Amino acid sequence: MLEVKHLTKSYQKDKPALTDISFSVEPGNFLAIIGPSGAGKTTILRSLNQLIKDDDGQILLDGSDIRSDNKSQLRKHRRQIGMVFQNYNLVERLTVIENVLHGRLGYKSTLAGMFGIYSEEEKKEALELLDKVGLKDFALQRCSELSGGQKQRVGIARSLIQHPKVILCDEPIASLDPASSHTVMHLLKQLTIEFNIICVANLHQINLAKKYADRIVGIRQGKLVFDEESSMLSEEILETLYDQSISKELE
Ligand SMILES: Nc1ncnc2c1ncn2[C@@H]1O[C@H](COP(=O)(O)OP(=O)(O)OP(=O)(O)O)[C@@H](O)[C@H]1O
Repeated sequence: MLEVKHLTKSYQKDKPALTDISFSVEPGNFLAIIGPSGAGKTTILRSLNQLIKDDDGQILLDGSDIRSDNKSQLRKHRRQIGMVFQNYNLVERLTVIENVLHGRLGYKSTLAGMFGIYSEEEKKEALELLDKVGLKDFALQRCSELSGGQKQRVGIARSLIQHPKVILCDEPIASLDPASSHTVMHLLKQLTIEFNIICVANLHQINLAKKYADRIVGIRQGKLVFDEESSMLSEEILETLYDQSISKELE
């Protein structure tokens, strides 16, 4: 279980980016974080992976606070937290399967990682994961030859080969067309259930958050203003969250 308790962060004195944020997510659940630009969504995601140091609060992964980690504990926790990025973060000149295998780097010595030494078991698992994201036949193709939606599916397979407890997705569909966005969101939901992991995604696409996420957290000016099952997200709440009527988004 992932529990965020009273998370607080300021980048600048007297300008809080996050104030007293608390929520929790159970394995097998897909949580979407929504809110206007600058609300603090990315700051939450970066804190969850300790890419930035927050100021106060607790981030408990199965009861253990990752904020108090020493270096080796943090390395272990980072292996348990996969990342999916808006711009995929793939090595374009390498093949699809090589990119998936990069998800194993956190388990390797620097030397084995540098020389790209992977076991037969790891290669077999990479192929199985590519099959799950519908890209088995692309395994030996260069990533530069893929579409955006296909690249994001490689990114998802790369995060899963880490054997994560949590996947953090920072605007995973922001660069995709509508059809690919649905495919990626459907996959995230399905794999979250199949692998019994926690998926937390920052999203601007409210209609897709409502359709695919189990739960939605709404952030406004660094404060949590909504935390409910996604079906509870009403037009009134959206108006409060975004300060304007966006009913068209839900049509
Ligand atoms: N490195 C930084 N230094 C100073 N202020 C920052 C930094 N990163 C973010 N902020 C500020 O913190 C607040 C929250 O930013 P954050 O990027 O978390 O919002 P967001 O909800 O992810 O926005 P968007 O949807 O536009 O990506 C904003 O006021 C932003 O200007």
